[in-house]
Amino acid sequence: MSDLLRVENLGISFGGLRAVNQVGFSVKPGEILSVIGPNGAGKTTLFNMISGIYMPGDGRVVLNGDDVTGMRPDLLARRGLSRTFQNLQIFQNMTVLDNAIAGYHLTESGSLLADLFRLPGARARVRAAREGAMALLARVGLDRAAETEAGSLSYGKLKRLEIARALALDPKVLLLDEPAAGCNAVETEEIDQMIAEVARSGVAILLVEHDMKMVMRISSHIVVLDHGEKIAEGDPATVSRDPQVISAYLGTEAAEAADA
Ligand SMILES: Nc1ncnc2c1ncn2[C@@H]1O[C@H](COP(=O)(O)OP(=O)(O)OP(=O)(O)O)[C@@H](O)[C@H]1O
Repeated sequence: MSDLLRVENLGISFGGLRAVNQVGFSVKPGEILSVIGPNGAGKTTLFNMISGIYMPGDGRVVLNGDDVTGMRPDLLARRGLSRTFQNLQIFQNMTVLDNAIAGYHLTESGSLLADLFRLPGARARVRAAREGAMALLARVGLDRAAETEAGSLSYGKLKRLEIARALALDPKVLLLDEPAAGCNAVETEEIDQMIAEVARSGVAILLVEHDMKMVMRISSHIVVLDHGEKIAEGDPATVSRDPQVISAYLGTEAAEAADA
């Protein structure tokens, strides 16, 4: 199967700091690739380059065979690459359903204006977005909370809502930045299962996550960064036993998680 996302020799500097240097990897449909590494290793910077927030200093991002290096996030989203952020980007005082509907507005140019002026087709589009949003909420187990104000949801449910919104654009590639951060063990497992289900539907998933048990459980493939460099790559069992990875980052915790 061909790569959905290929990252080639990606690099960026901030002043004198080489935050990411010559990093490359690829992800196929249905794969979950996790990027791990100590604080400041360059994981979020790498995500920001792939998702069009930072223009890479060097290298290329290839999405479905097309060079999309430095393309704006909204255009990338239309081409099938969506992301979530480390910090929740939920509208706390809107309902869960309206938050999910907000995910659709990127795909329909001019739809907000059309809705305001009640242009022909607007009502049908609003109805379609509503139905789509309800289906998404069912997919992440939040359909019964559709009319609840988002601010009153548990943290784990907010994280799931954020993933639902990223799925509104029907992405081929989904970037998840710390989807389990701040979640308890039960919430983390729920998110785990959801991510695995999304991958099974053929989406290529790129994950940054500090929860090593989760990473070892769900990743098909792991890339390890340290000081902006890729120091290892492979399946969870291989990476967790790599001496360089253990001394840079993992200690014995990951090896134990991989054995569990
Ligand atoms: N906009 C920026 N300007 C200057 N330096 C930056 C910027 N963004 C990131 N950095 C620096 O680049 C390096 C990599 O940071 P990054 O946030 O990508 O690491 P990370 O692996 O995501 O860390 P964490 O696990 O703590 O989220 C750090 O030294 C950071 O201080």
